[in-house]
Amino acid sequence: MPCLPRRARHRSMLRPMADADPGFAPAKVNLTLHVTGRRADGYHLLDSLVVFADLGDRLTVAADEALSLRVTGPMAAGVPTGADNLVLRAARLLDPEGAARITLDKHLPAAAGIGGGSSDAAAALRLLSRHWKRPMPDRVEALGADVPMCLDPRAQRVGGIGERSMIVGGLPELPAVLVNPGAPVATPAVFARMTRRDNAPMPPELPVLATPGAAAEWLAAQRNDLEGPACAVAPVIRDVLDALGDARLARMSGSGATCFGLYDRPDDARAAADRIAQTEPGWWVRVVTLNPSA
Ligand SMILES: C[C@@](CO)(OP(=O)(O)O)[C@H](O)COP(=O)(O)OP(=O)(O)OC[C@H]1O[C@@H](n2ccc(N)nc2=O)[C@H](O)[C@@H]1O
Ligand SMILES: Nc1ncnc2c1ncn2[C@@H]1O[C@H](COP(=O)(O)OP(=O)(O)O)[C@@H](O)[C@H]1O
Repeated sequence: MPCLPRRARHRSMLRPMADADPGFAPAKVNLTLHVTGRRADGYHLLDSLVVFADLGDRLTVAADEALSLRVTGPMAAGVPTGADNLVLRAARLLDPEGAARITLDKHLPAAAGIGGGSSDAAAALRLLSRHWKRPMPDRVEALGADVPMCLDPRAQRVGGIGERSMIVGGLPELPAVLVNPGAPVATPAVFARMTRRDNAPMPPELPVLATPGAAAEWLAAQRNDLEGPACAVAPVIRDVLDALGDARLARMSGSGATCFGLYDRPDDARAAADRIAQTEPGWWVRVVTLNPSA
C-alpha cells in the first residue's frame, strides 16, 4: 500500500465549513480508535480516524423571547430535555442570555458511540452563532471531547483527547450499515475497563485509499481499543459484530454499542441490513454512506 502524503490541514480546533448544512447533526463514526496514553487528569489520549454519515439529527431555531428546547423524532425517548441537554449547554456557552425556540429532531440513538449529543451540540453552535450573530466560543471542548471534531463534519484524524484535528483526504465514500442493539453504554465505564492504555498509534502517514475494498483492507490492520472493554460492559456488542460478519470490515464505533459494517457496494449494505433487521427486529439498523461527497 503506498504511503503518500495526504491533503491535510493542521488545526488545534476545527471551525465550521462555510458550506456545511448548519442544522444537520450527522452521526460520527470512529473507523479506528487507538488509545495511546492517559493524561494526569484521567482523560485518555486518542489517535482516531473519524468520518461522518449521511444520517443524523436535525436542529431548527426560531426567534422567541426565551430559550427553549423541544425534542421530537423517532429516537427522542430518553433524551434529556432540560438544561443538561447538550443543545442547551451549547446555547448557554455561546450566550448565557440568548433566546430562541429550538427543535431537535432525533434520529440517532443516544449514548451509542456515534456522538449524537456531541453532533447536536456542534449543530447548535453553528446555527445559534448565525442566529445570534455571536462568534464561536473558544473552548467548545468544555461541552465534551467529541464536540470540536463535530463542528466540521469532514473526515479527520483526531488526536489529543479529541480536541486536535487534521482534515484528511484520500478516503472514498464508504457504503455501510450501522447497528445498535439498544443497550446504552456509558463512555466513562468503558474507559475504566481498559487494562492497557499505552497502545500503538496509527502509522504517521495514512495511505490514499481509492476504493471501499482498499479502505476496509487497510482499516482491518488498525483497531478500536475500546471494543474489548465495551464488550465486557455490554456483551451484546459481540452479537452485533457477529451479525455484521459478512461485511468487509465490522467494528465498533467510539465507546459503543453501535457497530458499523463496511461493504463494497450500497446494494451489499442494503442486503445485509435487511437480513439483520429480519433476524433482530428490536435492533436499530440503518444503511448509510460514510464520508459522503468524499
Ligand atoms: C469515546 C469517544 C471517541 O470519539 O466517543 P463516544 O463513544 O463518546 O461517541 C469520545 O472520545 C468521547 O467523547 P465525549 O463523549 O464527548 O466525551 P466527554 O463527554 O468529554 O467525556 C466523557 C467521559 O469519557 C472519558 N473520556 C473521554 C474522552 C477521552 N479522550 N478520554 C476519556 O477518558 C472520561 O471518563 C470522561 O469523563
Ligand atoms: N442532544 C442529546 N442527544 C443525545 N444525548 C444527549 C443529548 N444531550 C445530552 N445527552 C446525554 O449525553 C450522553 C451521551 O450521548 P451521545 O453523545 O449520544 O453518546 P456518545 O457519547 O456515546 O456518542 C447521553 O447519556 C445523554 O443522556
